[in-house]
Amino acid sequence: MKTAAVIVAAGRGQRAGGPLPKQWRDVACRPVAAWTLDAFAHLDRLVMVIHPDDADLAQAASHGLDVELVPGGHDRAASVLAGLEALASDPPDVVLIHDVARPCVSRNTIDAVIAALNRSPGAAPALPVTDALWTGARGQVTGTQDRTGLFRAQTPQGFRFAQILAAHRAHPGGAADDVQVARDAALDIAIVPGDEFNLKITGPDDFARAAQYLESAMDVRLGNGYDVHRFGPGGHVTLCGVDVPHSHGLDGHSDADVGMHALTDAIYGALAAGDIGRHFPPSDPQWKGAASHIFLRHAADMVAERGMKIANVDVTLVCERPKIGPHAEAMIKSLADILGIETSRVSVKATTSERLGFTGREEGIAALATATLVSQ
Ligand SMILES: Nc1ccn([C@@H]2O[C@H](COP(=O)(O)OP(=O)(O)OP(=O)(O)O)[C@@H](O)[C@H]2O)c(=O)n1
Ligand SMILES: C[C@](O)(CO)[C@H](O)COP(=O)(O)O
Repeated sequence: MKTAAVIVAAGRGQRAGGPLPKQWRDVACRPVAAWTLDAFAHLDRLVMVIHPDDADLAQAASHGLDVELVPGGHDRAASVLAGLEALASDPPDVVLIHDVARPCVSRNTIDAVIAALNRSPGAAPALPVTDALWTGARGQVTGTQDRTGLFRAQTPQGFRFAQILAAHRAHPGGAADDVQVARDAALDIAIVPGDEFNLKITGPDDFARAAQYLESAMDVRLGNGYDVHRFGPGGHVTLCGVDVPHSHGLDGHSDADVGMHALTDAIYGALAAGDIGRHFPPSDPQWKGAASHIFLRHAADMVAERGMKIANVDVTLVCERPKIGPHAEAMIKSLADILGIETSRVSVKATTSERLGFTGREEGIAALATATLVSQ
């Protein structure tokens, strides 16, 4: 079954206020839209419908995901139709239509909607109304309302693609949501369990509620690494990808880049994925003299495969000589390039061991590293 999501993000977020439309503002350190897009990244196609003025903001929020940006319309329904039309030339089997302003939507909710489409032309999450319902006017209760059979509607609202496209094309307008459009076309809609946390950021206070949930659900991992290589014959040492002239070289099976090895192990450690020796056994002749960026890149690729990203790394080199300071900036750039992150997230520093121990006697160089990973 080919799946697609239409994320409607062309609204102006007037009720939320603030300097930018709510979908481009940060919640838990990232744009609202980035969280929403990540939730749907496992579907085959992603369309995000935006206001034409917001192309740069939308591009940034897409953070490298394969997202088709489509200009929206004057109201939500027009934006949904624009998104559906963008899919029509290569139609998916099913489409999930979702408000960008619901960044806390869970994988369970998304998958439950998709599963329900095997037995129903439409499906959407909703929560039964549990509080008493009143009518009111001028600050006074004017009556009570029977809540039996009432639900609070959420998104994503999912449909078989051809049917919802036809329903939207034929609709005269004024629908509250896509379920109403589908019901007006006589399509049955199954209710799947909604989620209290799948709130729509509507007013200013909703940012704090969404942030609290997203931060509590975030997976943060820390790893550390340590490595030592002894000095041997040679005229330079390779440290964090930079060749530094020296009176000796470093001995090792690969290029003996002690800093990069410690960092690679820190990343594997954060992933609970063993160490360099497990992934690149020294007994295997193909890694003899290998450039260590191969190891570090492998660890970085594993981070992405696990749906995580590198928040920061910190490397400390322990040696009396060579002096690291003049080369630190080049080392930071080299590591940032290999890891595919900004240089502001990479630290390389050095210390001596006050002439104590093996590093103090200049028998070799030691390195320690820390890496922090966060779920995307
Ligand atoms: N012309 C429009 C209007 C709304 N939307 C989207 O439809 C959803 C509806 O949620 P809502 O809270 O009403 O968003 P806004 O219209 O942005 O908010 P407001 O009414 O406060 O301006 C949002 O994802 C919004 O971006 C859209 O794509 N195109
Ligand atoms: C579609 C919706 O999210 C269902 O709850 C909602 O109706 C859209 O937001 P609005 O505030 O009603 O425009």
